[in-house]
Parts: sequence; C-alpha cells; structure tokens
Amino acid sequence: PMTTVAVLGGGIGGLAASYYLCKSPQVTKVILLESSSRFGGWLWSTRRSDGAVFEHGPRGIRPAGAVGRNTLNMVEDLGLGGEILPVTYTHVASKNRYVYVNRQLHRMPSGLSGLLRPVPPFSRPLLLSLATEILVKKGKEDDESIHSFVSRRLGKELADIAVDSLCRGVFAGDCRKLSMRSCFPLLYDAEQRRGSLTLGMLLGSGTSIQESWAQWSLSRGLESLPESITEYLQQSGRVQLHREAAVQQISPSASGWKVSEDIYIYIYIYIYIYIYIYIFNLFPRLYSSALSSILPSSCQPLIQLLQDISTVTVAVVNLEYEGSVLPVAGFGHLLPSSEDRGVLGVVYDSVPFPQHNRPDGETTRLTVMMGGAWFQEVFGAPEAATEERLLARATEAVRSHLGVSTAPSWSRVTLQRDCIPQYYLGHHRRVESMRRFIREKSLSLSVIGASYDGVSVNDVIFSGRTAAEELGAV
Ligand SMILES: Cc1cc2nc3c(=O)[nH]c(=O)nc-3n(C[C@H](O)[C@H](O)[C@H](O)COP(=O)(O)OP(=O)(O)OC[C@H]3O[C@@H](n4cnc5c(N)ncnc54)[C@H](O)[C@@H]3O)c2cc1C
Ligand SMILES: C=Cc1c2[nH]c(c1C)Cc1[nH]c(c(CCC(=O)O)c1C)Cc1[nH]c(c(C)c1CCC(=O)O)Cc1[nH]c(c(C)c1C=C)C2
Repeated sequence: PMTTVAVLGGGIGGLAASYYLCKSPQVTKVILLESSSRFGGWLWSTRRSDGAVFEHGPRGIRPAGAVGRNTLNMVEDLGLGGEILPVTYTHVASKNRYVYVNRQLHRMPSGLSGLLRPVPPFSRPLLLSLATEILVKKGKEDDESIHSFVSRRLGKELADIAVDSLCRGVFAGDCRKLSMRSCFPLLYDAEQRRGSLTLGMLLGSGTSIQESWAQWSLSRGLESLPESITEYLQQSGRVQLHREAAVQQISPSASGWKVSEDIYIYIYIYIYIYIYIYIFNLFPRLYSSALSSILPSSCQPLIQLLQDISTVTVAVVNLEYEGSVLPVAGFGHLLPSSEDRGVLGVVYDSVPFPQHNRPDGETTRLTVMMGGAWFQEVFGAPEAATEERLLARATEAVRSHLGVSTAPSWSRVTLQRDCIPQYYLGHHRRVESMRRFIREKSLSLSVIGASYDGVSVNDVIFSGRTAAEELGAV
C-alpha cells in the first residue's frame, strides 16, 4: 500500500529516516516535523566569516564497521565526497591518546613496548592483563556495569583509569552505572561467544575489514551533513519539511495516528490523517522524555519505559588561541572521574582537523567538555550555570593540564542540555519491552535515534535506515 509517513524530529536520525524513506517506491509522502528553527539536532557547527570552523556537537565520525560504511555511502550519494577530511590511523591524532591522571598528562600504552612493560599511570604491563583475561570465567549476570565487567576481566586499575575516562569521552557518563551489554555490545558478545575479550579480538568477528581511516569530518563542519540531506529531501519533491513545528500530541486513530502541534500545522496534517500515517520518533532534544510527553495515556507502559531512559547535560566550550600552544599532539585527553569530576576531557581540534583553523596565521582550536553525569553535582542546576563560570573553568583546565597560560582570543560556550542518553543497567530490557508493546498493540510507530541502539552519529543514521527498511522501504 502507498503510505504517508510522519517523521517527528529533524535531528540526524529523523533526516536519515526521511532520506531512506523517500528512496522507497512504497512511500508516497514523508512529512518531517522539527520543533526548532533548524534541522540537524546536535550536529551543529559555527562557521566564522574568516573561515574557521568550530563544532558544538559531534566532531569526528568513525568509519569502522557496517554502520560506519553506511554513513560514508550516504555522504557519497549526497555529493559530499569531495568535502571529507579523513584522519588516517597513522596520523598522530589517531596514534596518541592521553589521559590526565595525578596532575600529569600520560600517553596511553601502544605498540609492542607499551604491551610489554608497565606504562604510567598503569602499574602492570598491558600484555599481562590481556593474558590473564583469557583465563577469567564468563560472567553469569544478564547485565553488568562496564566498571564491574572490566574490573572482573582486566583488573580494577584499567577499569578505574582507562575505562572510566573512555566512558566519559563517549557517553559523558559514569561507567559504574552504564551497562556493558548496551554500551559495548561487541565486547559483551566477545565474552559471551569466545569467553574472553582478548580471544574475541584476536579471532575477530570475521566481518571487519581493516580500514585506513580512524575518523573523518567535513570541510565546512559536520553540519554540512544535515544541510545536504535537507537539500536532497527538498529536491526529491516527496518530502514536506517543517521547521518550528513542535509536535504536542499524537493519538491513535482507526487509520493511523493523528498528529497535532501548533494550529497551522494541525490543520495541515489533519488533511493527511485519513491516509495511513506512521510516526517515527526521532529523538527529540528531550529524547525519550519528549516522546513520552506527546503519547496518549493509552500508551502508559510505553510512556513509563521512555521516561526511564535518562540523559546528561554537557557544557561544550570552544576555544581559539593564537599560535601553536599545545605541548603534545593527539586527538585530545580524557580525565577519569577520580581526577576531576567536572571536566571530562579536552579535544585538540587543530591536530586532527587543521583545515578548520583560521586560514591566515597559526591558531590552536580546543574544545573542553564538562559536566555529563556529574553536571549537577559540580555546576548545580543547568539553568543556573553561567557562561562566565563555565568559560573560566574551561580555560583553567587548559592552563593546568596543558600549561597554556595565555587567554583564548575567541571562545563560545554552549550548554547542551540532556544531550546524551545513558544506557544504564537493564537498558536492553527496556528497549525490548518498548518494541514488544508497540508490536502487541499494533501501533504504527517506530522509535529511532540515540536513545535506543547506540549513541554515535553512525548508529543513529543506521537506526533510521533500519526503521525505513522495516516499512518496506530501501
Ligand atoms: C557534545 C556532543 C558531542 C558528540 N560527539 C560525537 C562524536 O564525536 N561522534 C559521534 O558519532 N557522535 C557524537 N555525539 C552523538 C550524536 O551527535 C548524537 O547522538 C546524535 O546527533 C543524536 O541524533 P538524534 O537524531 O537521535 O537526536 P537529536 O539530534 O536530538 O534530534 C532530535 C530532534 O527532534 C527535535 N524535537 C524534539 N522534540 C520535538 C517535538 N515535540 N516535535 C518536533 N521535533 C522535536 C529536536 O529539536 C531535534 O532537532 C555527540 C553528541 C553531543 C551532544
Ligand atoms: C555520544 C557522544 C560521543 C562523543 N564522542 C563520541 C561519541 C559517540 C565518539 C568517540 N569519542 C571517543 C571514542 C572512543 C573510541 C576511540 O576510538 O578512541 C569514541 C567512539 C573518545 C574521545 N572523546 C573525546 C576525547 C578527547 C576522546 C579520546 C580520544 C582518543 O583517545 O583518541 C571528546 C569527547 N567526545 C564526547 C565527549 C562527551 C567527550 C568528552 C571529553 C562525545
């Protein structure tokens, strides 16, 4: 049957779902409703008039695996191939990874020598941890925190320092609460299937082809991606794009869903209500809680499950310094929660992407990420946090971690509220129950976006594709 599909939310997930849907002969019309004045959600870049580019959301996309290849195919299809800025595995930004521990920057162990001898801040050679890991018995729990899983298999020190900081650099979250199974499904599977992470890594999953890029960006910033998808959708002639169209309520009707937002759109959508309308929820700024607030009370169990997925707030502080000020080269450094609860890490944007520097003259661009699961504890309520205070804390971190005592020549503070969903223990069961409820009630609804099956840009785009495929599209 020919269908009209409503996509709620024009973040990268909603745009990707619309992109795949509009390629399907089965879908006659797509209506994309975005509450804010721009599409792209967290993909948000500042392009200064002098040519410098700063990212306030994601800054590097990793091309590995099927989800990574999928995004690159989309990028090529959109004609953005010529704008890709790749960072190879041999680039210093890929080879050098740092943690700031005991008031010092430490390069993370790498290569053979890094495996064989202990490298501070670690007291054991990594090889020893990996070798003994093979002998550790498989866990019996259905779900386990990342910290507990890694302490059990690789030792407490790696869990406290390396994994604690890694989780802050990906989820801005607390590895003692995050679920191993939902956050790192490949490693969880390695234990389940091979009984060991080391063996799992050595034997491989059999599918990954070694790629030469560690990550990539786009010459005018990652926001070019949602911009290009929007253009593509406009040109397709099959997608109606609406900005400033916040969905307030959706309710089931005999033939699909009734979608209501502000008056103008309400009337507009109403015309299409008698056609079968599928609703894709694309993850709202308020994430799962935004979907829960627009669902009817007949969906109470679903509303509850959605509300149980929490999110964290991150303060993103972009800084520009005159001259080449960094004492080290790498992608950036992370801090374990034992070192500083408020500052998650610092990205050395100029190292992987010097093309985004101001073209005339030498500058260094850095981004300090703060808060996350510790936001409230350190900075208080997000609405009360002032830009001045966040900026002062960020420049102080750059001074003490990297020895840069000059003041930045340019800065921008963005408070990204509720920006990263947290997959706490039991997350997989919540998502399963949600999908079961939708199936059992035969609701023509798909839930996609960062709240469910992965938080990276690649995962979110792939979830849009999967939902479109389930509708017979693609
Ligand atoms: C600071 C930061 C850094 C990141 N870094 C990386 C990185 O380096 N690499 C990486 O892969 N990923 C990164 N991510 C993750 C990635 O950017 C996000 O997970 C992804 O962009 C989420 O996309 P989404 O479409 O699910 O949600 P969103 O981007 O939140 O989109 C949802 C959209 O729905 C709209 N909306 C909300 N409510 C309604 C309503 N009622 N009606 C209509 N519209 C509504 C919102 O305005 C929004 O535009 C980062 C995220 C953040 C915040
Ligand atoms: C959802 C939010 C994400 C943030 N970054 C990523 C996502 C999906 C992508 C990402 N960032 C890092 C990894 C680890 C794996 C790897 O290959 O290194 C992934 C998948 C690590 C990282 N993130 C930041 C830094 C400085 C690093 C260390 C890099 C390295 O060791 O090479 C910066 C940073 N990005 C995010 C946050 C919250 C953050 C905090 C400092 C968001």
